[in-house]
Amino acid sequence: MEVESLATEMDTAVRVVHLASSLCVKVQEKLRIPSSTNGGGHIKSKDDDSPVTVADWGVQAIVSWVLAEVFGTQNLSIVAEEDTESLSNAESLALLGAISNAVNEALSEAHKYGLPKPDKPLESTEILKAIGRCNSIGGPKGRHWVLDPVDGTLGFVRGDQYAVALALIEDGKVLLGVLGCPNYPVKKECLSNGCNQSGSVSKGCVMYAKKGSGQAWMQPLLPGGGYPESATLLKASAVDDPVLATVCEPVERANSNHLFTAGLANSMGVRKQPMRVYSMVKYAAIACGDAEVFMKFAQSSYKEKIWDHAAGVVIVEEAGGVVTDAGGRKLDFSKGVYLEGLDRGIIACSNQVLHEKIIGAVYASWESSSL
Ligand SMILES: Nc1ncnc2c1ncn2[C@@H]1O[C@H](COP(=O)(O)O)[C@@H](OP(=O)(O)O)[C@H]1O
Ligand SMILES: [Mg+2]
Repeated sequence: MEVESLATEMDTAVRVVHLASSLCVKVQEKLRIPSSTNGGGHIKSKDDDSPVTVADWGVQAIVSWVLAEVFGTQNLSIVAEEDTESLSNAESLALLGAISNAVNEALSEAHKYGLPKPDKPLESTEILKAIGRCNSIGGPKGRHWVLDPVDGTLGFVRGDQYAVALALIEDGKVLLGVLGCPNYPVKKECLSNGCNQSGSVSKGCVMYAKKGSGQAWMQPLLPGGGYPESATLLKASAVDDPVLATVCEPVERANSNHLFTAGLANSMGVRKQPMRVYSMVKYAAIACGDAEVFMKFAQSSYKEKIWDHAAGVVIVEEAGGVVTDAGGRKLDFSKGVYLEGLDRGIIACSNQVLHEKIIGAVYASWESSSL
């Protein structure tokens, strides 16, 4: 499929994910100061008891603000995870203050990333407006930005892996994907001349890809902030022998059935222990060749959301990998907020050969499972 250039969209998305990642790094550092059990008022619980932090709202605010500055608000559709409901009551004033500080601190550096910056610090009302604007529900027609401001919030609050994920969907197809992975360990060689050696490691990267380009790219997160000059081409692993394959899956057993995936891996000859990682960083690991398989089998009552997969899927595919549901069908991003019609689970592989083996193993083992 020929995709129009989308140069401004891609450039803006990559730059704003760099800026958003820098906000997350600062907030995560603050959460490590044990001033109170809720990270000094920076963490709240959602209705489903999952955490949400200053970084979730802060990232959503700056991405929304920058997209509106660059593309205008008319016809701007953003589907994103957070809303403003729990920020609008009197008890949330301190939280809103902390979000405003984080957002304005980040935006004051926007020029270092080649992005527009506000003339003066944004008021709380403007920040709430930016967050609240991301209430689109997507759908089969038109252009929709899809944002998970902090994917893997549990990993984030635990000082572990998380991702900032931004994608652009048009007429139900994911055209662009950008993943900020501020804690991802990147081998230094990978940032300059290919990924085949082992050596020293630097922390943090942004990965991105455009559908149909056959290329996925990685940039380092610069520790002092700012936009890096260079990018490195990513290549998913060519390993197609399950004995040598690394399988990754969610850390939380509530999010994926570890027993089922262990049985599946065993039945196809996988020998290594699974790599358990929070967030869409699992897609990043496949795209850069650090792992071969990502499997997620949630409870059947759980409906996967588009922002948890869109960016990762296009990056893995353009790096040479394959992503489908457990029936071997492509994920459907055209039905709104949820991946409707998903067959049992999600399987991302670094290559077609491994993918076919896993789909075969799913068919063979499904009958005996109790999912
Ligand atoms: N019961 C459940 N089953 C499967 N996935 C769930 C879930 N509850 C939450 N999730 C999703 O799993 C994501 C985290 O992925 P992982 O488990 O791979 O780290 C969460 O993203 P957020 O952290 O952005 O809310 C959330 O969207
Ligand atoms: Mg998420």
